[in-house]
Amino acid sequence: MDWNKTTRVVVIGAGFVGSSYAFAMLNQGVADEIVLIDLDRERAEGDAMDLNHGLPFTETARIWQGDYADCESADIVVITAGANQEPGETRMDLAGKNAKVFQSIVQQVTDHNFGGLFLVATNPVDVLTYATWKYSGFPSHRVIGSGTILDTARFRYLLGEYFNVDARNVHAHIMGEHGDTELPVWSHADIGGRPVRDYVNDRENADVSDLDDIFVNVRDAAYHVIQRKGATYYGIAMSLVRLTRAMLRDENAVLTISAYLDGEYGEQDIYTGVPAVVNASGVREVIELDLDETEKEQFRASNEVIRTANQTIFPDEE
Ligand SMILES: NC(=O)C1=CN([C@@H]2O[C@H](COP(=O)(O)OP(=O)(O)OC[C@H]3O[C@@H](n4cnc5c(N)ncnc54)[C@H](O)[C@@H]3O)[C@@H](O)[C@H]2O)C=CC1
Ligand SMILES: CC(=O)C(=O)O
Repeated sequence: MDWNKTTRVVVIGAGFVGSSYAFAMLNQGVADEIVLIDLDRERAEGDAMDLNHGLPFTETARIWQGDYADCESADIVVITAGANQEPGETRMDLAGKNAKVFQSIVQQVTDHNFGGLFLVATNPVDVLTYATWKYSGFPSHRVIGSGTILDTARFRYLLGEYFNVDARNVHAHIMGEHGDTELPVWSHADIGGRPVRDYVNDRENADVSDLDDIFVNVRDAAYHVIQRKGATYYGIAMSLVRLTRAMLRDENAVLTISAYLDGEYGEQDIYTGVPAVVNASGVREVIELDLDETEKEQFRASNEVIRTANQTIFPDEE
């Protein structure tokens, strides 16, 4: 790792998510250079101008509206391009149209000798991360999806609110599809080392039945936000910045992301939400939690939904 190297992140898709991510990244001083690419060049140019105007108040950085040639010396290419959900639409409903967008984007990135990591956020994220891996021909550790990092953050936030504990001290994961079939891993959820299922019984004003409501609120959070303001973007932007920092600073951070499984959890040939160690090489390793029987079945069922969607895009694959 060369700590003196200039770090560059290329963001493809400067819509709600891409521009919020660039803004959050700039404010946290995470990358030296941020390049914005969008079909709507004017929009990306306007965003770059707007963000540059804030530079006197933050860490030194360079930000510009660029093109695919800028990917050649990038450390990370983050893809946030494509359609988002209309109210009532599921993430999986976006698979067909966003896969077409990805085929063209990934081709243009690889045509420019990109040697870094792909980070995918566009929905359905597990399916499009798989598509990025397929289209790029990269080793799977260099292709990562945001997966359930945002759902896991929502889970920790809501548990923290419920128990009146700082969300950063709540350790819990949402696994599987970033979508309607995701699952809460209650068997490994703890607060200060105390299992949440026991902690809830320790407290007078808490009830174990509330835990189900908390999970349902996590699972349906995107629908609740989209119904109110049309799209979600700040939470995912901050999640992507956390992942970007783990990669650029070679942190070996444990984050819940969409990673490729090649035998882990008994699964093959799939990108799905799992805890993993993330560093400058991408996914260093997938962490295999000892799931209980219910969780195992929920994870298997969730992965079947992802696999079915993958097969609609790559019908010749097993
Ligand atoms: N993984 C996650 O947790 C989350 C994922 N998302 C997903 O992120 C994606 C983007 O959402 P928004 O930013 O709200 O949408 P948006 O419509 O605001 O932005 C999408 C941008 O992509 C650009 N674009 C489309 N095709 C392109 C191409 N071929 N090349 C370059 N740019 C292209 C559009 O011009 C537009 O600026 C959606 O799929 C959404 O569902 C959103 C929130 C959370
Ligand atoms: C839109 C989306 O995927 C989310 O907010 O979770």
